[in-house]
Amino acid sequence: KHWWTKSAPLPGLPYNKSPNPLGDIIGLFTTPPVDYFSQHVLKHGKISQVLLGPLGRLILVADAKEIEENLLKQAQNFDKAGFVRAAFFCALPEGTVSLPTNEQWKLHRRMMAPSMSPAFLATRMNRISANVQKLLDIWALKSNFSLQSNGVFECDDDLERFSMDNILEVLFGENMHCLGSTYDYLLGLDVSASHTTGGVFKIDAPTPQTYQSLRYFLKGMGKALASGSAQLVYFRLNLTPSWRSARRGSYRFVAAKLGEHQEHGNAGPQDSYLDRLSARYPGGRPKDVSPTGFQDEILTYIVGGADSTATVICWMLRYLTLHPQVQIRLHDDLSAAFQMTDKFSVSIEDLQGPRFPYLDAVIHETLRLSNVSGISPRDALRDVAIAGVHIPRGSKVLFLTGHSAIHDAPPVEGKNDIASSTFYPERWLVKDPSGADAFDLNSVASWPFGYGPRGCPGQRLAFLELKALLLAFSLTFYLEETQETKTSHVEMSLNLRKPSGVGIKVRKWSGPKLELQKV
Ligand code: HEM
Repeated sequence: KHWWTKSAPLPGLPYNKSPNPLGDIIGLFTTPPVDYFSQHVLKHGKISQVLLGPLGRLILVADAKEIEENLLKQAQNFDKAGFVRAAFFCALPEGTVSLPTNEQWKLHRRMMAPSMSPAFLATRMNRISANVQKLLDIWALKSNFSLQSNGVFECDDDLERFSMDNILEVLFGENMHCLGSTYDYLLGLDVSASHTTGGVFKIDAPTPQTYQSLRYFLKGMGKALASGSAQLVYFRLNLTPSWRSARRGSYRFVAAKLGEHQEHGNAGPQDSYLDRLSARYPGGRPKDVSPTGFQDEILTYIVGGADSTATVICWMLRYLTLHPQVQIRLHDDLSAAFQMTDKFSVSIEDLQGPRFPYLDAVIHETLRLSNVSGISPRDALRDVAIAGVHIPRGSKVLFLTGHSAIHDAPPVEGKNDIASSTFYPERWLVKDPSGADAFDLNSVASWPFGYGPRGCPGQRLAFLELKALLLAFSLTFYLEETQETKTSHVEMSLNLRKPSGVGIKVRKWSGPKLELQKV
């Protein structure tokens, strides 16, 4: 079909009527896409279309029933959208995100599954706990060093380093010392010098060269994804020595890790995903996966696991700052259920069981409202009907999981004043037979990790990181609101919806009596 037939509005679906031949493109340049689409749905209803001039049209679906039906039950009618796969293809051609839903993709997903099994992740919990402890130690130091900024310090970088260290622990059984190098740097910091920018304590702690390469590599992919024209972005990136060097550095790092592992085999220093794989397959990987496919997949997990988790934690800290009563209840509940020690350690059984209902509620409410990655983009592989509307084969369909979870949450019983868009963790709680609060996952239809076969394979690890951190954090610190921590501006960072410039101010809880005390 010609581009003008693909760009013409589809009969039966509402859209913005604009004399501008670029249609909604202008709006998408000025507003984060996920928010632009939300406004569109509020104006035109749960199934509508966005016109992008010569770039075609996007069908928006924000109806919970249709999302479930099409992403899961009718998943065979769709594939992961070509424009998303293209954004990763030029960098990681054989990684899961770039592959269509074919036999190779299935093989890759099966190969990576042991990295997320509960039995394996249980062995990683001591390392994740140690990273949580290191992060809290860093924040205690920063709090003490940030007197000039009234105790407010930047935490974005620390969170990126935290999630990077965790994913490396899982894959390789050791981390890159990202948090460790921040901690060491802080210990040697000249505190008499000023480290305040815009009223916030900020430092630029050195990191290993490989970490910088991985971040630059990731940034390039984010640019390609946001651009709508991945090939053009990669053409330009490939001309720059910094991108080429970042890509080379990232690949070398992974190749070196795989090489080291092959040399040591199972006699390596730690239990890791690579060890599990070696135990399962002679040669360390399934024979139908090529060496480059294996490398791409490992890098895909590093890329997928780093910023997504860090961004959700940024939102979590923001919501807690704005809702002191949630912090107080969380601290109270957790103090009664868990003993915090100087060396934090928590097991997977503790985190996955029903022991901390309010903690689960806060995490699910954060994931629901933050809408970090609330779109599942698909291409229709055949003619389909969505809510009775004919959608032709080849259409780009965006399932707006985030919008639906925010706007269609059921009313909270006995609390008519609580809007669906309000941060209210209690909406996830029900009474158990003894009358105590229990967490109920079915309280709200929310799919922060996407849905169906192309949903996120890393969600189990993400939950463990979020829960472990929130548990230790809430027992240690209280977040205080100040002028500098009030910012409510949202930015798109690597295509994730993120609160911009998160500064935090922490105070230490003195004990179960909930008195606050300076660190
Ligand atoms: C809180 C953190 C995270 C969030 C909110 C998140 C969210 C998502 C979403 C929404 C998708 C797309 C789903 C769809 O299209 O239906 C996705 C895909 C993916 N995620 Fe995550 N994710 C997180 C953490 C992780 C982690 C820790 C890893 C790796 C260890 C990971 C690896 C991936 C990969 C490889 C894909 C592509 C799957 C495919 O195309 O088959 N993610 N994630």
